[in-house]
Amino acid sequence: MAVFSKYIDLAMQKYDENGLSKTTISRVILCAAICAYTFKTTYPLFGKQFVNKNNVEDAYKNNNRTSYVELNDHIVNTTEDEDSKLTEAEKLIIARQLKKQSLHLEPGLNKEFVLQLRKLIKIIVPKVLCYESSLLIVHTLCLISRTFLSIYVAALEGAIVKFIVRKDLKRFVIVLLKWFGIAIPATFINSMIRFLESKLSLAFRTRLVRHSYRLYFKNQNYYRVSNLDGRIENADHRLTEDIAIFSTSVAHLYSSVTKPCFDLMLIGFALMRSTQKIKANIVSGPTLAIVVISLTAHIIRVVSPKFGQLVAEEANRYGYLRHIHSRIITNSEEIAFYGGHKVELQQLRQAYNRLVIQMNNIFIQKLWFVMLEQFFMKYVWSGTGMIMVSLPILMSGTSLPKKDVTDPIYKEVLNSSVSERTQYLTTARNLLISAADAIERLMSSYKEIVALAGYTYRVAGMMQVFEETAQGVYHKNTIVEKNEMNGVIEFKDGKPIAKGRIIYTDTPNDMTITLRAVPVVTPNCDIVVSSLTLCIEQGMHLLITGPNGCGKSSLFRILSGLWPIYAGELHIPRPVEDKPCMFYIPQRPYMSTGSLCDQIIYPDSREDMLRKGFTENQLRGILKMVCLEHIAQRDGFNAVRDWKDILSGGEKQRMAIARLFYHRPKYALLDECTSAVSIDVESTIYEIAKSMDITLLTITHRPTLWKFHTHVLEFDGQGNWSFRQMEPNEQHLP
Ligand SMILES: Nc1ncnc2c1ncn2[C@@H]1O[C@H](COP(=O)(O)OP(=O)(O)OP(=O)(O)O)[C@@H](O)[C@H]1O
Repeated sequence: MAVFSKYIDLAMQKYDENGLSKTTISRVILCAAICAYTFKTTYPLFGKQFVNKNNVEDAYKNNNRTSYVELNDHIVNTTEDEDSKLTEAEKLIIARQLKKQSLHLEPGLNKEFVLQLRKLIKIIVPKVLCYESSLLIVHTLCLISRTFLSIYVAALEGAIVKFIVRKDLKRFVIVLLKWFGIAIPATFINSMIRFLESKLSLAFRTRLVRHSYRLYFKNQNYYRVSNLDGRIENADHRLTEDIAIFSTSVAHLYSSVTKPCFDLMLIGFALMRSTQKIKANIVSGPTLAIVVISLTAHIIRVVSPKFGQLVAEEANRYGYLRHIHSRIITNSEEIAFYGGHKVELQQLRQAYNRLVIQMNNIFIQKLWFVMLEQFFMKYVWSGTGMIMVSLPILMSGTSLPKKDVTDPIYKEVLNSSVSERTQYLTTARNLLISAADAIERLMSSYKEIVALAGYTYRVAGMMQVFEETAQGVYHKNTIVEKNEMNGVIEFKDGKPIAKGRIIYTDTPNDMTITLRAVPVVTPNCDIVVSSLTLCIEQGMHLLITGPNGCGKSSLFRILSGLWPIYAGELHIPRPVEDKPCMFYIPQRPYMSTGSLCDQIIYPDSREDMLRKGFTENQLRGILKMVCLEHIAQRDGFNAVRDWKDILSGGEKQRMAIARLFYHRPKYALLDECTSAVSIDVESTIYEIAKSMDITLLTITHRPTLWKFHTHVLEFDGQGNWSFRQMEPNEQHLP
């Protein structure tokens, strides 16, 4: 270390001899370090933007998947860090985003934003006279009062200075007391403004949440949005975070736009009055202010980054990160068994890194923007303010003729004139500070409006998707019009049209289910079976078999109305409240939150159960049928447990069968729902179900179940099928 400092001293001496001082060298080093750091922080952004922009444009031009994949490969190659390499899933998301961008669906301050915001405002303030509008009125009154108070306080401060200059103690004390007195209502109004803003935000949020929950649960939308439509990645994030941020942002914007407007209006009048008082020109100051402010505002608007798009993308990435977290929580056991923590950790890291990249991007864009903004607001405007305040004094016509300063009358007039000018200067300065603050808030509101455009796009977009999916209108990017459709599906504007019809039969005695030339088509428009025709009557126990992926479960999805029907007709009995016609039981049964009783009666509520006249004893009888009475003895009917984890796989399946016995539908759609149940219990269950007059539609690979059925529907996995009555020897297979 000592050797090193010796070398430095020697070098310094040499430089000193050449006329370069230590201070100059330190300055040069410091400047170089700052430049290097700035370059390091900003270069990757510009470099990346340049690469992305060029490649994205190419990808748009070619408009094919390979170019998107190549683009993503390029991004992967340019990123050195192992963690920030994009996974296949993320590539798919980027490709979708690119496609969305090419459809001009970017958020921004445009007509689309105004229309979307108008639609959302109609939801959050539904009537002229409602809770939200009354909150708005009180809030507005508070904002106006706050402005009057600010002007009054500015005037008082002017008067205080005036009496100090005049050395008038008595008046000074009176005005000071007034000043303290006004502090109480002023602070209360300030606190009230914040309180009302929070109340408004919560009220808006509640309206939006209620509206979107209603839509989300309309016509099985919660299923359709994630399975049949590809526009919303994480509906949960939009329903929670985005709605909350949107509501807060709207409520905050209301006060941050209206208050500065009132401030500017009233402060303008007050300034004019005080300028008039000293008989100065009232036009020059405001004209100068208007010119400077309009010019700077225009520059700020032109150079402002697209914060709307940036925050929308940030919310997207945040949503994806949360989605991965919730997936890990849901499948923790499976991941732990597989030892899949490495893969999951990597995916989490990648999702987080993408979020960090986006946030850094926003920070860097803000760095330059805030710098420019501060320069205009703190320096350009302050300078203009100084000129504005001094102009009336410098150019006023009240200057006194030069006389003998020992003349007492002249001295008094001179003193009074100086104190008046000081009062004007203090009041005007305070008012100008308030006005500058108001304009600064108005300018920052612009940023907030642009960010609001991003959230409006996400919330309004979500509502639109919910409305469309409820009506059966889906958009999935992976769907392409294929030649091999053979006229099974008709396309319009690149989207498949669900031309099939569901006809509900109202005749009480006719419980037949009929499919006439109905194709089985996946949400990706892959045709699994081109045309299916069959008629299922009550008492006709149907066994459905075939290889994996041949369309067995898809048939149930069509019968339950989850998948659209692209052609043909489906006749089913109209569902009646309290008496379901069809009841579906999947292989992995769903356990709801609640007590044991809630599990058995799901999806009924306790009230429904009581209305139907069910007692705990009857529920115990049902549990006995499925050999689960020990659960009732162990936990009772009312203890709330995490049933998903407490029950074993076979117990969960038996619990699902208990639901079937509770609801006693006409038809049971059993999708390998007893695969984990022992064969003897399974046989008992099937016998009980038949004795309850429930018609069974069973998907199974177990030969032991054949004997409980009368008909068989067999798929061959190539799109062909056969429907026939079972031979007696088939029914008696071991
Ligand atoms: N949500 C979906 N989106 C796109 N394709 C799907 C979807 N669900 C199923 N498919 C596809 O539809 C085809 C039929 O699936 P289905 O679930 O009906 O098979 P399955 O006959 O019940 O098979 P398994 O015996 O394995 O349960 C499969 O090729 C599957 O990949």
